[in-house]
Amino acid sequence: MEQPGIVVTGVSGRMGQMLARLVLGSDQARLVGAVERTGSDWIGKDLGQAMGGAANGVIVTDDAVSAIAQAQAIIDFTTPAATVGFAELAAQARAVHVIGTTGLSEDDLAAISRAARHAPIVRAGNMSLGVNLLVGLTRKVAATLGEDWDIEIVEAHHRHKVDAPSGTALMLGEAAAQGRNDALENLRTPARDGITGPRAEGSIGFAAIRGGDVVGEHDVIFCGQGERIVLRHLASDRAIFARGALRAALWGQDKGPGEYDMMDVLGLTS
Ligand SMILES: NC(=O)C1=CN([C@@H]2O[C@H](COP(=O)(O)OP(=O)(O)OC[C@H]3O[C@@H](n4cnc5c(N)ncnc54)[C@H](O)[C@@H]3O)[C@@H](O)[C@H]2O)C=CC1
Ligand SMILES: O=C(O)C1=N[C@H](C(=O)O)C[C@H](O)C1
Repeated sequence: MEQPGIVVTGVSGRMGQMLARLVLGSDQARLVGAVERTGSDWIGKDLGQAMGGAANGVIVTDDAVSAIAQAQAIIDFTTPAATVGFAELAAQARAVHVIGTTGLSEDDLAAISRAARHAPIVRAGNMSLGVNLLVGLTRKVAATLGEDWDIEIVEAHHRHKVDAPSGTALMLGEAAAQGRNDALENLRTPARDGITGPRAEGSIGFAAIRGGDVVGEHDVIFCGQGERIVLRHLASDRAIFARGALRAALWGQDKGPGEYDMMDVLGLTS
């Protein structure tokens, strides 16, 4: 079978460049398109040269319709507005849409669900193996410990990150809430500031740190009386996310329309 053709969107971004390099070096997929936003100074340039290397013949474009029309999968780590548009294009092309973008609103998620009626969409706030294992552990520990154990989620990211809590922190919060047989929206306490009053029993608290070049760090803290359990994931290389995303694009090739996540891809669904 011919290797699936992949389009990377947001190709000049931190994740976009990581993904482009990974797909170009893969013997399981071909890079057939590199998409950037209109106005980017990468448009019209050879991708290899734009990334500081030798020319590779892939020309960066803002014509996402034409790029996606010839692809079997699109790997998309961009912005919420861009991702909603790409979901419609991927649905029209019946291409697998791998979404790493975080900070999606309820309306964005509804639009993505509509697109998934026509093609497979794999979406996860974190595509790494380690975090997806941590999600399962978090659910299990939350289910094992009583509500007298307070749950706090603390995350740290680089200074350029625009959304908080991170997509990963929300995944971990949802897992903790599931462990307590409740929905995160009922338990979520956002970052504290000012006279907050005492902690609400059974709530799940979130805190975010932003600075420097931190790739991504997440702690799920279970605070008991006289003891504390900390489940921690430290990312030191964005390649972990890119590898997960390419794996998802390949996995999705024989899947029908619908919404999937990395637990499905990794076979970790409980
Ligand atoms: N799910 C996961 O495992 C991970 C998710 N992310 C998420 O991926 C997203 C991107 O992160 P970074 O690469 O660090 O950001 P970045 O800002 O470096 O890259 C985003 C790129 O998207 C481009 N873009 C924006 N609008 C576009 C459009 N309409 N068409 C084409 N390209 C467009 C930008 O020009 C930029 O190059 C964020 O939401 C981040 O939270 C990041 C790492 C891992
Ligand atoms: O913006 C990032 O960089 C990251 N975003 C994802 C998130 O919001 O959790 C995943 C990873 O932590 C890096």
